[in-house]
Amino acid sequence: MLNSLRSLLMPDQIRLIRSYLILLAVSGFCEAGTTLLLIPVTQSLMTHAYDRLGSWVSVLTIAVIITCLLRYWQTVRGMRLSVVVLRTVQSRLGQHIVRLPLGWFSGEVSGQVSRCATYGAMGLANALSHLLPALLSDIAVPLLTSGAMMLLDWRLGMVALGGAVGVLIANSRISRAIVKGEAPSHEATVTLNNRVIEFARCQASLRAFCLESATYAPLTQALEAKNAAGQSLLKTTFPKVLISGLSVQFVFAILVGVGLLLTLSGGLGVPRLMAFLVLAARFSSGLAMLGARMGVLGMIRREIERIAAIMNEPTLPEAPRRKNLIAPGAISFRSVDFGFHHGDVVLHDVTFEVTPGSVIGLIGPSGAGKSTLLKLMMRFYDPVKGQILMGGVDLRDLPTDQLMDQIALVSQDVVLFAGSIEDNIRIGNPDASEETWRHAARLARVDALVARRRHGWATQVGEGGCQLSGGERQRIALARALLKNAPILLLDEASSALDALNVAAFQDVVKQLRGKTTIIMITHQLETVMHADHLLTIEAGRIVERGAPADCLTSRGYFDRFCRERRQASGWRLTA
Ligand SMILES: Nc1ncnc2c1ncn2[C@@H]1O[C@H](COP(=O)(O)OP(=O)(O)OP(=O)(O)O)[C@@H](O)[C@H]1O
Repeated sequence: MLNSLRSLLMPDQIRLIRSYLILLAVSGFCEAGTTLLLIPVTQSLMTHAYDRLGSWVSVLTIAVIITCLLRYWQTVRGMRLSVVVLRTVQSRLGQHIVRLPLGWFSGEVSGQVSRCATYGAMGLANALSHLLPALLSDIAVPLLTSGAMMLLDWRLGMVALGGAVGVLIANSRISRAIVKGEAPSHEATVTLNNRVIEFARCQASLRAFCLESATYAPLTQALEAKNAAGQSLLKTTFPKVLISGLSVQFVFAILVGVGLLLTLSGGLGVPRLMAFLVLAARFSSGLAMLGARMGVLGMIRREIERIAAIMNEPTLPEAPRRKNLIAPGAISFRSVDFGFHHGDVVLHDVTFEVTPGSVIGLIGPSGAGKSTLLKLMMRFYDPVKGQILMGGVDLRDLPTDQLMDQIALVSQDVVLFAGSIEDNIRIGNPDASEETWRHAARLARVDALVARRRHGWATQVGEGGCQLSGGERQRIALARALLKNAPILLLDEASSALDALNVAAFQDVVKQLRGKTTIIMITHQLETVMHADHLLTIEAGRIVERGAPADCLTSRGYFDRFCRERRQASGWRLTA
């Protein structure tokens, strides 16, 4: 367990845990030792040795006070440690997740991550503050009581020790079986978490198709699978827990039987038998608790291993130092191949050069690989083959923060954060003056939408921007990107939800930035494409056309078809 913890915590926290464990052991043994003092007290009472009784009661009182103080100290340390550990595990998990390649997120990981960050991390924190103190006390009690029995009569001590070893071996097997049996239940819980997240996220689509929680099959199936896994876990664990409990009772019965036999045969006096019975009761209750807690500890260990497995996922290699960019705003793709999964190829041998300040239109049919190309520019993934350079430096040699300084993005799925319109724009550059961010907002025509709102710039956008229309969200995202004022602006269908007036404003922005900012824009709008200096047409992951829009028209390829289809659709006339 400590080994798995090492990958989650800082070295000084591991040292704190070690010293805490020593404190727990001392406290546990003190507590168990205090119980043992009941023997001389009982014996003094039984033999009417009242002079010794007073001394033993005094010793017992001091031991109780020391135990209480140790318990208090250990509780305070345990609570502090658990808070620190919880915070550390959650923040390290967060820091690690943001450095993982985006490909990792294409699996169903949200349920697993949320379970690890909440249930798993809380389980670990609770184990430190509650489980471990109880566990160490449960270890100390059978050990010390069997030792004391040994002092009373070696035969009783041997029976107790033998019984304890037998029960512990049985319990460790039971605990391993329970942990193994818990795996399907864990999988079912993660799947259910994923389905619940999906159900909450996709409410609009589900309602449009009249799918409520009762009729949404993936959710009901996940619920049924979770119930079945829970019941199966109960069925397999219940007999084991029963056997564990019965085995302790069996040892207790044998101890009592041997004690009585020894007394009847004259080998053990009645005062000693009374003391022994007190010890045997404490011994078996400690043993029973130890068995139960071993199972819980096994589960916590599995949770720690699950968190450690995420922490051990390899991150994209990160360059250590910022580099001097040879040509800020320039982009080069050199013979780039890329696929999301081993063996599939989404982009083939992609080669092109973008000069700083130029406007590039990226066109092609749906699924051709246009957005993937932008994702590679932002190094969400590394190419399988070839090289991508930004500002003349290989992306793999640029630290993430320097790369992100170079790029502003307006994606097709605009993400706004719960907060005001102003907050969402200022994310682009929190240090920008009021004049600067308002200027960016004006360029993106956010001022027009703000003028219609009662709370103006302070209007709340809601979670994910749900209180705004798609076009309004796009205008805020554009303002945010303009405020960033990065050398490269990536526009992934950034004007798809805009009306004609706002598309014209969007095109004005492109015109104003030409020559100052490199713009790579994916668009299906003919009017917007025509503002590009240079087009790259992608079909099935290959660049099949390149050149100025007017030149591409004459090649009678995809762009020609694209223009004719758009003209037919809108009656728009184009003269080349
Ligand atoms: N995360 C992913 N995992 C696996 N395959 C993916 C992933 N994202 C995209 N793809 C696949 O890669 C291919 C290219 O997708 P991409 O999003 O780049 O297309 P696109 O040209 O931008 O399409 P559109 O115009 O419809 O947005 C598609 O076949 C798509 O199914």
